[in-house]
Amino acid sequence: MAELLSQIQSPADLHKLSDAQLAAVAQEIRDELVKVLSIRSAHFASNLGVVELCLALHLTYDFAKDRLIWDTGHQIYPHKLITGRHKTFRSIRTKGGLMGFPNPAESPYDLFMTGHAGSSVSTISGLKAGDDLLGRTDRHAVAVIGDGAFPSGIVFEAFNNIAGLKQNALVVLNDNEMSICPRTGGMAHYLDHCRATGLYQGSKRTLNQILNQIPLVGEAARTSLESLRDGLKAVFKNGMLFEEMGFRYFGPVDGHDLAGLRKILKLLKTQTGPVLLHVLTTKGHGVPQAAEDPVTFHSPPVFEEVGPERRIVAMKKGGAKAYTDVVSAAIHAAMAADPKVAVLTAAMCQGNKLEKVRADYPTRFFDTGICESHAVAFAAGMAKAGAKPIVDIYSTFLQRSFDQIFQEVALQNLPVVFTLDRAGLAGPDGPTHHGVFDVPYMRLFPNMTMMAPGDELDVEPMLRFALAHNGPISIRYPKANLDRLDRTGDPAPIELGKAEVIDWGEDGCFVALGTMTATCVAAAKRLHADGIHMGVINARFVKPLDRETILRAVELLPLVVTVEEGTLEGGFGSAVLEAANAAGLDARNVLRKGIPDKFIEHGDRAELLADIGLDVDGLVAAVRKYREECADRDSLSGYAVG
Ligand SMILES: Cc1ncc(C[n+]2csc(CCOP(=O)(O)OP(=O)(O)O)c2C)c(N)n1
Ligand SMILES: CC(=O)[C@@H](O)[C@H](O)COP(=O)(O)O
Ligand SMILES: [Mg+2]
Repeated sequence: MAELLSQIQSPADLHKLSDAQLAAVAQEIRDELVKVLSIRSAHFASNLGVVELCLALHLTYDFAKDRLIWDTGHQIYPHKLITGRHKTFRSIRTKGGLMGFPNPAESPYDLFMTGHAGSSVSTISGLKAGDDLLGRTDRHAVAVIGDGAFPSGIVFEAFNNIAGLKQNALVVLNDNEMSICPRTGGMAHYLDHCRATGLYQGSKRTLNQILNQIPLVGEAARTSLESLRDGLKAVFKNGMLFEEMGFRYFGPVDGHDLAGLRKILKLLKTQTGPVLLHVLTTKGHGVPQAAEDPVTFHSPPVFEEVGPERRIVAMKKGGAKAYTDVVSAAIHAAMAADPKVAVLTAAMCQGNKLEKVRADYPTRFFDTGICESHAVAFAAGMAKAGAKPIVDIYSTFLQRSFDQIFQEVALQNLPVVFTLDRAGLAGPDGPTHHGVFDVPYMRLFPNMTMMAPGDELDVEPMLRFALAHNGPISIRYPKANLDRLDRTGDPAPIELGKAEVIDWGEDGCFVALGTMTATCVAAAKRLHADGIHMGVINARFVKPLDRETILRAVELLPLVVTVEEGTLEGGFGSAVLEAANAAGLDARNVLRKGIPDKFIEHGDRAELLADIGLDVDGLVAAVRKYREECADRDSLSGYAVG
């Protein structure tokens, strides 16, 4: 059969295809996913699982007009492939290429740029309300949400609202029994129960078996679907939880049976009021290894060899050790040493490399699910009870807990430790995942102490320090391989609000936050070769700042360059300027390097850092430029400014 996928310019083209051709398209989509993974790491198993669901939705609705939101958005690949992006698909997750998440700049079929889980039901509700207000009552609104994202508190806020408003909205629950790791909690049990009891009363038939007896088109289809609709509620006893809230629950249905899905969606399109369709899929469907091990295949390494029938013969081996590795090892060691220490993850056990902690200390390991705000309030409760909780979380996802950090933790001055992973540019995941705002949003709050390790040797002592500290405290580190600073002697011990001076230089000084220290050391070395002597300070603390050391540099040196892998707006450099101002210093010799006030695109982390001058070349160039400009100004006015 000729290749079909490449001929699909828009979802309208799907309507020209027979059932057999649509089945072939589904296979071609899976083949394309395997091809992309043979070039670079990307989200995989979730995409394999939604192929038929994606086709069925686009065959039932017209999303050029109707509204569709894929919750989180990591399962958007099949949707991209059939909405005019097949030709550019292999550029996905590269700089300048397609984004690995929905992106309205790429296509009108992507309504919101997302990557954080849980908001889809709220946004379709808002879209529906806005459309109704503006007289666009002809538009259907559909959210597709996974069972991992489903227990997020915001989903229930949206359900409550939609049911109250009696909105015509369809929520498709894609239940594949997995988050990134196996899903946890009471909702998981409830969905398992629905799965187990999804049989037509009095017989052993599933909803799909009934649907499959109904033709897809024609008068017979219409009358059968109508009678089925009337009968369904009486015969399926599932989903009472949602029914009692005001949603009509349908399912569970087989999410890989394209014909069955099309029939039920056709039926649901005629429903009024809020509807929940419970769809069962297999994460990794179509690649047996991915279906067997969806954790590894959520976002696997590059496939080096693929055999017949999409059998993955070899994958790229793991690379160098990363900060996440030493942090998780330090957490493990702290838990071994002190039975009061506990760790919390919001569904990121794998990303945070906490599997060994989970296995060895199951009673002190808490996976709250994708519920970051709950996790922080939960940690506050644990701390109040006398335990020592570590909230191990990605910087970007902690944004969801802003108010709990304020009220439950900082305001109570409770000893909660935050280990902020992926604090910096996250690379190919892009703007939704870059962890570049935590410095400003954490430093706002009184009582908060904030640290960042200058290299791998700082990590374990910092965690020990944090666990002994009597108040909220955070440690931020990026998604990066480990650095080891070239010190003369051992690292200085961690002391509250004390920076570590790596080197002094009479021409100026880099004051580096976290892993930017190694980049600054390399830049200083390069400048030294040109006779420019720049020192390097490993700041270690954002709050409290080492005023004594840093302000001495501001006072005495011709140039101080603050360097951080975080936004410049209210960031570490701003903290230095504020401190200098409070001390009455003229801080025009302070140059701030960090993330500019714009959203940074997706791409390779090193490439993105270089683009904004946060690499060795960029820092060297910044120092040279500053010195040249000062020299020019000196000759004009005799006055050097920053
Ligand atoms: C707020 C937030 N927290 C955590 C994540 C990380 N994350 C991305 S996908 C995912 C699992 C989602 O599970 P599910 O919704 O069931 O989708 P599936 O991968 O099973 O298709 C998690 C935890 C995120 N994207 N957003
Ligand atoms: C979709 C999502 O949010 C996660 O899958 C995320 O992409 C994981 O990032 P890491 O690969 O850095 O763990
Ligand atoms: Mg899932």
